[in-house]
Parts: sequence; C-alpha cells; structure tokens
Amino acid sequence: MTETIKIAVQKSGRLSEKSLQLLKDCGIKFSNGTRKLTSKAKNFPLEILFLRDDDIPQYVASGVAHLGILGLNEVEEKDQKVDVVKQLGFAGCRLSLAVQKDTAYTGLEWFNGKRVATSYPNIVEKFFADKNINATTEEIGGSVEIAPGIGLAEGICDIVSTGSTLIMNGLKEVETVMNSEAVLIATPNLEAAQSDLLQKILFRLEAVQNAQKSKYILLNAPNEKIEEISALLPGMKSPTVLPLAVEGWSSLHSVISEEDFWNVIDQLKEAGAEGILVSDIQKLIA
Ligand SMILES: Nc1ncnc2c1ncn2[C@@H]1O[C@H](COP(=O)(O)OP(=O)(O)OP(=O)(O)O)[C@@H](O)[C@H]1O
Ligand SMILES: O=P(O)(O)OC[C@H]1O[C@H](OP(=O)(O)OP(=O)(O)O)[C@H](O)[C@@H]1O
Ligand SMILES: [Mg+2]
Repeated sequence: MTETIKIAVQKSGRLSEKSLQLLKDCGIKFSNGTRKLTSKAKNFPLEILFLRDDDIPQYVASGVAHLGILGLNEVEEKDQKVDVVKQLGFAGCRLSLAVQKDTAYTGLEWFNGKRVATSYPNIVEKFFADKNINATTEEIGGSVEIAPGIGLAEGICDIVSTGSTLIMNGLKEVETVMNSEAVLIATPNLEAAQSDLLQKILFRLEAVQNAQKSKYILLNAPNEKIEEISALLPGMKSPTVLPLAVEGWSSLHSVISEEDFWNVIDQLKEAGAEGILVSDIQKLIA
C-alpha cells in the first residue's frame, strides 16, 4: 500500500471553502461530497478528513491526522502538541475584549472582578493571568456578543474582523488579545513518508502564495527608455525584452508584486511606458 498523508479541514464553516480551494490550487483533485466525512485525492497520496475545527488540534496531536487547517486562535486555545508549519493568509481576524458601548472603560484594570463570556476560556484566562488581572470567564459556545446585554457577563472576548457584529450588539472593542489567521499544523516528528509528502505540499503552497502576491506585467517602451524602465521592474532576474514590429520600440515582460506595481505605475508612465498590461499568475516557482 502506498503511504498517504491525512489532512483535517473544517467540515462546514468559515474556513471550509478556502481550505479546500487551497488544496485545489496546489493541483490536488478530490470530490467533496456533502455527507461523506473523508475524501481521497485522485492524483496525490492525500486523504481529507472533514471535522469540527475544535477537534482538529487533538486529531493532529495524536497523529490520527498528520496535518490540519484551522485558525491560530483555535490552535492556541486547545494548546495541544502540534507544529504550526505555515501561515495561510486567509481568515485574518483578532480575538478581542469588548464591553458595552456606554461603559466608562479605564484600561485593563477595569476587568478586575468582572466576568468575561467567551468561547476561548484558556486564551482569556492566560491573558488575564499574564497581566495580573483578576477576572473570571463564562464559557459559551457561540453568540457570545449577547452576553453583556442579558446579564451573563460584563465583557466578552470573541473574534472580530470588521467589528460590525460588536456594533450591532451595542458593544465596543477595548483590547486585542491575539491576532489570528488560518494556519497549517502538523503532527510533530512525522514519519519519513509523511514528512516527504508534507514537503511536497509546502513547496506547492509556496508557489501558490508567491503567485497570489505577484503580477505578470507587460508594457511597451521606446528602446532608449529600456534601461530606466528595467530598473523599475527588477522581476525575478531582469525583465524579458522583445522587439516590437514598430521600429524603435520593445515589449518588456516582468513579474512584480502587486504592492510594488501601485508604487511604480506613475514612474513607469513618466518613463514612457505604454500599453501596460497586468495579469494574474497561477503558480510562481522562484
Ligand atoms: N468574521 C471572521 N473573519 C475572519 N475570520 C473569522 C471570522 N470568524 C471566524 N473566523 C476564523 O474562522 C474560524 C472558524 O470560524 P467558524 O465560525 O466557522 O467556527 P466554528 O463555529 O467554531 O466552526 P465549527 O462548527 O467547525 O466548530 C475561527 O476560529 C477563526 O479563526
Ligand atoms: O467583526 P465581524 O466582521 O462582524 O465578525 C465577527 C463575527 O464573526 C464570527 O461569527 P460568524 O459570522 O462566523 O458566526 P458564528 O457566530 O456562527 O460563528 C465571530 O464569532 C463574530 O461573531
Ligand atoms: Mg468550532
């Protein structure tokens, strides 16, 4: 039997679609049926386990799954022995303390003697212990923002992204406890076969992430400006320069980070670049 690597992803929730999309972007083909809780990839020795995100750290720590994709917040909360091997750049959010909006909040000491409702009691208790604050936690599974309004607690600690859920529930954010994003975790000390497969997946993820950060740029330039424009577009080595059918003009091709592109666009135009075309890259191997 060929060795396979097992990866746990969230069955249904905020992370599900992007986790599966990432595997697909890595060229891994599989069917994701709605009821079946495992799926074998068709073209890579990988099996996907669809689980509640809360259970993923334990599965990965025990080696039942070798890898997992979940929020760093959940990894910290469960505090299992797992290695965080890669930040995945999606599901960016923060875990924050919030209080009712009309509260005269004076600083962290305000929480002394207060109750904080949260789905992340371990993180919150550790945070308060580190800061010598004597607050207690009320663990609830969801709809945490309701707690102060119904008298369950004076404050909450929950996930914040845009902040609109807090506002809708008459709360204000007062402290950030941690920043989070989706991460890839692995069982520590994987067997050689799984370790090799993890390296293959990491290599592909790197190519996908590089591509997402970069753009392919094509432009036309008068030949006497090639040097000046090339200096603005270092590319992976240097731009490719091809002659145009029109005498005295060339086409320059390069790779540029999206951020850099917006920074140099005016300089490119000033230097005489025309017909600037920017497109997405699917994979980029440096
Ligand atoms: N509003 C948000 N913006 C960005 N990321 C978020 C947001 N809400 C949650 N997340 C991230 O997505 C993860 C999963 O969120 P979700 O609400 O699907 O979890 P859940 O309800 O615990 O799911 P499960 O049923 O699997 O236990 C969170 O742990 C967090 O890392
Ligand atoms: O700052 P915002 O952009 O408003 O996002 C924050 C909200 O998003 C999450 O809930 P989600 O929408 O996933 O629903 P859930 O409570 O069912 O998990 C989280 O629990 C917050 O309630
Ligand atoms: Mg959960």
